[in-house]
Amino acid sequence: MARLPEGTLMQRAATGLAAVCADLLGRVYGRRVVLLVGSGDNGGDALYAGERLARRGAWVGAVTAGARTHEAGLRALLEAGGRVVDRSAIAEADLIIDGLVGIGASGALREPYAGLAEEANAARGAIVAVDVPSGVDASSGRVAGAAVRARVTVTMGAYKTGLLVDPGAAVAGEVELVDIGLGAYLPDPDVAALTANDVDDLLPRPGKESDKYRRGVLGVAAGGDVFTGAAVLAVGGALRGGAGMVRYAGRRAPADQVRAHWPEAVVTLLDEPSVEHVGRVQAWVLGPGLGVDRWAHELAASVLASNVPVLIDADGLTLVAEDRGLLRREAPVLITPHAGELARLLRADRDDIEAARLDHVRRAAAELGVTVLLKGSTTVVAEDARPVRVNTTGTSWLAAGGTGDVLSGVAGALLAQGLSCYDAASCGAFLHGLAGRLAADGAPLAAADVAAAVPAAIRAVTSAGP
Ligand SMILES: NC(=O)C1=CN([C@@H]2O[C@H](COP(=O)(O)OP(=O)(O)OC[C@H]3O[C@@H](n4cnc5c(N)ncnc54)[C@H](OP(=O)(O)O)[C@@H]3O)[C@@H](O)[C@H]2O)[C@@H](O)CC1
Ligand SMILES: Nc1ncnc2c1ncn2[C@@H]1O[C@H](COP(=O)(O)OP(=O)(O)O)[C@@H](O)[C@H]1O
Ligand SMILES: [K+]
Repeated sequence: MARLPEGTLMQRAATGLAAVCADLLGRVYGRRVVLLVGSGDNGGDALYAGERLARRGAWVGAVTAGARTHEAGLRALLEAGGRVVDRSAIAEADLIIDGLVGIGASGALREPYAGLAEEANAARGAIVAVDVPSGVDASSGRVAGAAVRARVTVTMGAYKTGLLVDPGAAVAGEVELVDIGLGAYLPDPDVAALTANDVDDLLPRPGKESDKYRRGVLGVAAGGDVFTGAAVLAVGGALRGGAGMVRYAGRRAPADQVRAHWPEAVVTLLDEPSVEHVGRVQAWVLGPGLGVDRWAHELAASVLASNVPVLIDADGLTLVAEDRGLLRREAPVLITPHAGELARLLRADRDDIEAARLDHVRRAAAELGVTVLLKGSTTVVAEDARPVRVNTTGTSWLAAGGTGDVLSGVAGALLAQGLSCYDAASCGAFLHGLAGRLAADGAPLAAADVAAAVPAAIRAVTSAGP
């Protein structure tokens, strides 16, 4: 890497940081800005940003937390008219800049850092975090104790994983990236996020030569006597997700419901738990509402004996957790568990999975040899030897019964249209999350609304433009 004059990166970081703070303040002159300054370069960034705000007429006070303080940064702040203050200033601040720790932190925040983080959270001023909110592990999103809850996080050079994955993402607020000129020197990321343009590029679209079979036929083996709705929702997601045709195969009660809701679907009533005579499909969705009795187990075995990709969800995952041998097949498998289902599959603890979603989704992909989409407040997709894809769309209104069934239909339809498990899962999650936002629009949604909004989500990524 060509050498830059010492401190150049920090000066660029501070300039970007000060600009975001000035925007947030509206007027800088006369406003009270408090800097929380740790012992490393994260504190240095905060001090130099404080210098810039002081030169524009802000009252800037630095609360120093460590045994050391970035010397040149402190000198610059003092020369610009800033001062060192005690922690009582936090409560009165219009804006608090969190420069306690950044990527150099290890473990839970120690005192006095932890207490300062809590005081900042309780104060009325907006918090801008430098690089990552202090208390969030930048590489994983883990929060092991107290953490700053930021209005905005100004991150330097590259998005840190911890800003994309909960619980870190939940306390990062809006994330603003400052380009400090590292560009090509950044290492290959081990996480990635699809943009609307990426999804637009990946989505299959019918051409002149297309017919319903060539576009991709999805088989759906879902629903039972108890959960008939899961079959209806999965088929609905599949139809809206662009399958050329959907073949539903199942028992009487769900089959009747699917027929009634979706005249477009081709329904095969199964007398026996076998899909041998259902007709050709390019992919299967297996599991939503299927039940876990012997009949369901045999049907799962029959679907998994096919030579096309299979998406396994819900009861299908319970069956596989009890009989992992079902996963031994040549054709690709995509599983779509929530944390509880993954806990059963990995024989792990649900809370541990929630606390470290990335570690567990990677572990599941490696251990089970399948593509894994882990659902929840942050949806992540893992496949061996690929970066984990973190989904950036979605809304907490999606935490409603049946929305997962719709997701399996949408992602299944993308599989049937020829996308790989990795792309089908991540594009499916993106569109499902966007459809959830469009359907909710700030108010409760029902799962069927999400399926209905998928075409609008596809139109939105198409018109997002490069
Ligand atoms: N890299 C780059 O190119 C650029 C980097 N830049 C900036 O530098 C930041 C990284 O700076 P950094 O490496 O100095 O580490 P940093 O995050 O300030 O913290 C380390 C200090 O914190 C302490 N400490 C650690 N854990 C702790 C805990 N749990 N609880 C309490 N204290 C704890 C520990 O103190 P010690 O234990 O040694 O006393 C250590 O000295 C980066 O995030 C970005 O903002 C930009 O300027 C642009 C270019
Ligand atoms: N807090 C949340 N924020 C955003 N999305 C969520 C949240 N909770 C759940 N979801 C999403 O809602 C869907 C729920 O799926 P699932 O748990 O399978 O429910 P169900 O089995 O009732 O369909 C998933 O797509 C998941 O990612
Ligand atoms: K910080």
